[in-house]
Amino acid sequence: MTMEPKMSNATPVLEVQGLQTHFFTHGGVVKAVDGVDLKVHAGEILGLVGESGSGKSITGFSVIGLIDAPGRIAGGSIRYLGEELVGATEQRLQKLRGKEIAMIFQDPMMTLNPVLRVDTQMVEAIHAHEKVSAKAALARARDALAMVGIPSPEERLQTYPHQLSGGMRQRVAIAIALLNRPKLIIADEPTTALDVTIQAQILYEVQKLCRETGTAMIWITHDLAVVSGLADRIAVMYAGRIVESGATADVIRAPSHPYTRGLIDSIPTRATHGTLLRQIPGMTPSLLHLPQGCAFRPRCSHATDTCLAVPQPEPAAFGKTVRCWHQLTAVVA
Ligand SMILES: Nc1ncnc2c1ncn2[C@@H]1O[C@H](COP(=O)(O)OP(=O)(O)OP(=O)(O)O)[C@@H](O)[C@H]1O
Repeated sequence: MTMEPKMSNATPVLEVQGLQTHFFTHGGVVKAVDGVDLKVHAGEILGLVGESGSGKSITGFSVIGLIDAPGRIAGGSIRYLGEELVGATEQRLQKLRGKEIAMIFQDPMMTLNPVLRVDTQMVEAIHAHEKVSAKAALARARDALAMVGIPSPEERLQTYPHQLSGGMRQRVAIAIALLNRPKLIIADEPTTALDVTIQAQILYEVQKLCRETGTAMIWITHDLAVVSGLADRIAVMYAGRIVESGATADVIRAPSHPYTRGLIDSIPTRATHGTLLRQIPGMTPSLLHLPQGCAFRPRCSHATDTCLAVPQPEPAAFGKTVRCWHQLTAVVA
């Protein structure tokens, strides 16, 4: 049975509007995030997709207030359950981080301490935000491990990270993110380093978990195939901007932006097995030397002189939002 997320008109867990995160370097201003809009509701998974360097991680770090000099949020708004986080005090952000908003990284060792047993670190993670008895904290740790599909959680609690496989370590890191029952999880390529079977199992557990607990999630990845089976909605990012966003099925079946179409055409399928995959020609541009107008213009076979002006986000087919002067209408075969 497929469980659909409960969409509602309630206040989104996260609403990002016109976010600009810039790095003021000696070489010039790097506009890593340049006018990003995102919305995630309770129980919903948003896939944030794009090639390396498109600004996905910086978007995630901006939300949890972890942008260091020479970077800073130069404009826009980040509302968490209606509360403005741009300009919030470090004290407030610290309180939210790990408790209400959790982050999961590609390398689980960013979360795990190699010299502490799993039970010790899980209990510490709870005690950092809440005064509960050690017994209650351990019970919660055990439940969190079970929730992400870890067999024999009682035994796993007594191990050190190096005694676990890569997949198990990542599951433990995800369980730690869940410990304080966050309302929002930002997952930055957490399954990229794992083999496809383990990746599929973790994606299944994560999806189930968001549905059951009402946790909102942003899943950051360069792999459109991963989020096509996981996310409710997809936002495609290119050179610091969201170029297309909408319901997953609509973005995958009827991409309106030539960049999204290019990403879809480069996903291997049964039909393309044994043949050379179509790759998007050219390279992602340097954010210090962006082309005039649409940043995708030099790589786009549909580009015309019109594209010398920056396209704004416009309503598109199937309720999507797209930044393109020449929106596509063809459905993917
Ligand atoms: N400390 C920094 N100083 C200057 N520029 C930076 C800094 N950190 C990030 N950037 C810029 O921000 C851009 C976006 O980085 P980001 O990590 O968000 O990309 P990404 O889409 O997550 O890619 P990846 O998948 O490779 O992590 C980078 O291409 C880089 O130009």
